[in-house]
Amino acid sequence: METIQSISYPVIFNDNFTGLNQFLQEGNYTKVFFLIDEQTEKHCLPFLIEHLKITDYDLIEVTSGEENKTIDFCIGIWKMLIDFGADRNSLLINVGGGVITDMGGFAASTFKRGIDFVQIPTTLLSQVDASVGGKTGIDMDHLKNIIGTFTQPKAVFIDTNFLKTLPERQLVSGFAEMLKHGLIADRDYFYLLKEASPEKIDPELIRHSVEIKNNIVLQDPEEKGLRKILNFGHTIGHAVESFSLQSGKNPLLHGEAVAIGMVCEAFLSVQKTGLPQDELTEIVQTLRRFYGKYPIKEASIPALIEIMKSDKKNASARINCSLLTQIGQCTIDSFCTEDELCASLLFYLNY
Ligand SMILES: NC(=O)c1ccc[n+]([C@@H]2O[C@H](COP(=O)([O-])OP(=O)(O)OC[C@H]3O[C@@H](n4cnc5c(N)ncnc54)[C@H](O)[C@@H]3O)[C@@H](O)[C@H]2O)c1
Ligand SMILES: O=C(O)C(=O)C[C@@H](O)[C@H](O)[C@H](O)COP(=O)(O)O
Ligand SMILES: [Zn+2]
Repeated sequence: METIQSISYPVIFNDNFTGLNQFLQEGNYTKVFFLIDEQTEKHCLPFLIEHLKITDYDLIEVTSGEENKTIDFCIGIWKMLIDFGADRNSLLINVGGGVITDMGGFAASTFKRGIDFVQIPTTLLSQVDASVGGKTGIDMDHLKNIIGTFTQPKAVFIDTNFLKTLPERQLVSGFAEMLKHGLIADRDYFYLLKEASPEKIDPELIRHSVEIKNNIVLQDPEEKGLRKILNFGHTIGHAVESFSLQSGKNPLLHGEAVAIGMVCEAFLSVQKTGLPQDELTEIVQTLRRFYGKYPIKEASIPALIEIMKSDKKNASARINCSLLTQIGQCTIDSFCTEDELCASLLFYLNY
């Protein structure tokens, strides 16, 4: 498969890590570090090392899970980099899902005012979305990505072989961001994905999602306008995800929460940006088929709206959503009242 060129770096697909070896050879880095978690150490690192030409590197391991995408784990990464003698010409290679690529990207972008990093995404979600585009970050007080930077990686290496060991629930979660890509930018792609199965994703579809995301990021790398469409489903989705993280037990995965957010925000799209009613029905039926119905308690709605007040797209204390005008087209900066947001959550509960 061909390489996709992003702002300043290549996204390389299924090349048996030829590109990575070349990158490492040409990069002349003083030290190379791999950031992994216990899952990617077990499932991904052996395969990667098998293909690697360098033998001189250090491993930095963190515990997997969204609850660990925090400043404490970041401090752990920075301390390890210091202990291992990382200088400004060191490279951090993030091997994992979106938690690793977001947190590793953030740790690298701030260490000694910034060292180079590359992304090796190993979940469906991180391959189609998190590894591309340069949003790095961590959560604080369960608020999603509330601390972070826009820093582009030096390269992204996608190997779809990694998905063979990924649990089904994680595949379905990542699939939500692919459906989002169809809903915001490519109608035909949405209809194609409707008939696809997340457990058996064709690598060409992964590539197409990266293309969609990359085209948007290229036009607006730092989310001044257009890039906000990639946030469809996230104003409400992030609130639901944060709330479920706070509750502690069996929290929602990011894609699962975004799927809930997309149902609610599609409802708002009918009210506010002219999404046809029959398209709402189509979206809700599709998302219900893949994600079922999560039991949000009506009593939690005020707390969810409180969390939405911290959304990064908000302006002058108004809650901002990116909404659809039709399947395949999205607009930005639709400010929603608390009553509208409440109605959309009630729609989710009662549909
Ligand atoms: N920066 C962005 O643009 C962006 C975009 C979308 C999502 N995100 C962020 O990404 C995160 C979610 O990422 P995720 O869905 O990848 O979850 P994740 O990073 O938590 O990974 C899911 C689980 O799969 C394990 N895992 C990873 N690769 C594996 C493999 N090949 N085989 C078996 N297990 C494997 C991980 O250890 C983890 O337990 C969220 O924090 C979200 O906010 C960021
Ligand atoms: O890349 C983007 O831009 C996105 O919005 C992609 C989202 O899927 C992703 O979850 C992102 O991390 C959300 O960004 P945030 O700025 O709302 O934290
Ligand atoms: Zn997302």
